[in-house]
Amino acid sequence: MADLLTVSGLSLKTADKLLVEDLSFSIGQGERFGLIGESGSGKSLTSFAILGLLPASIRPTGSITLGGEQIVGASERRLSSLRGDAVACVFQEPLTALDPLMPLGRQIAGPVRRRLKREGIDSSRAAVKREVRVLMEQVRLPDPQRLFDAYPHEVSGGQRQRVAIAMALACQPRLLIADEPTTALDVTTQAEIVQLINALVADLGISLLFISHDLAVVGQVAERVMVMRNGRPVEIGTAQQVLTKPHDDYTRNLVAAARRFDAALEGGA
Ligand SMILES: Nc1ncnc2c1ncn2[C@@H]1O[C@H](COP(=O)(O)OP(=O)(O)OP(=O)(O)O)[C@@H](O)[C@H]1O
Repeated sequence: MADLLTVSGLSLKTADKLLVEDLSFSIGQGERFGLIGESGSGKSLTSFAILGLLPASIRPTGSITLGGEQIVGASERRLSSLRGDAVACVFQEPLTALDPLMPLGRQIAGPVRRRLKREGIDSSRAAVKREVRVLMEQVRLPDPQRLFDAYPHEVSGGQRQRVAIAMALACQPRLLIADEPTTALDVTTQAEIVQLINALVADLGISLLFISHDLAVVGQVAERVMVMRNGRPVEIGTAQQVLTKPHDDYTRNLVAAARRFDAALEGGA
């Protein structure tokens, strides 16, 4: 499997603090990769670095290549273009990605129109609307006719996340980054969104970087995983190996805590 993303010796620093240290991993074409770690371990900063969206106060060193193109040190113009066609992101809280005052269909239409224009394809209103309807069906939004004109507050949290996924897919990215995409959702909706992301990534043949503190969720999605702690890599391997036979003490503790949590839930049910 050829690598789409290669992160090599990545460190992220502020003027006085090392936040992420010497991170290396790669994601193959069509591969689903999981980044696991407790709150504050550096998962989101790593995804911001890949998206070229780090705050100015944080300086990256090392290398991140996406489809062979270097991201560390790239111009804002180039980064913005990569975000338009190579990589897209879905975040924990879909409301942050959505404009509360704009109907959902028009929000998905924005990135669709940009892609059609970029590719020199018919970007008339009718063509854009057709593509939006296809995306709404792809992310299995019910009743697309009604939802096209609905505002974010008029639909459920799961439906909002489906809209955010549709917007991310609208630019036909080669890499989808999903940063805690299910954390704000109830358990049933979580399972539906995980299933949807798995199906879309497989159908479209794109690569996935799935970020979560929830081992059970990562286990349902990722083929390979990396565990982070305090900004450093702890363990990397197949999901099966890391989540069932971890080598590192820290991962072992994480897995044991997740099992105790599951057992407590089952006992309390
Ligand atoms: N703009 C910033 N300036 C300085 N430090 C920051 C900044 N953003 C994040 N940090 C610090 O960097 C570390 C890693 O943060 P990050 O958000 O990547 O963690 P995370 O693993 O994604 O956690 P969570 O799951 O809670 O989002 C934390 O200690 C955080 O306080």
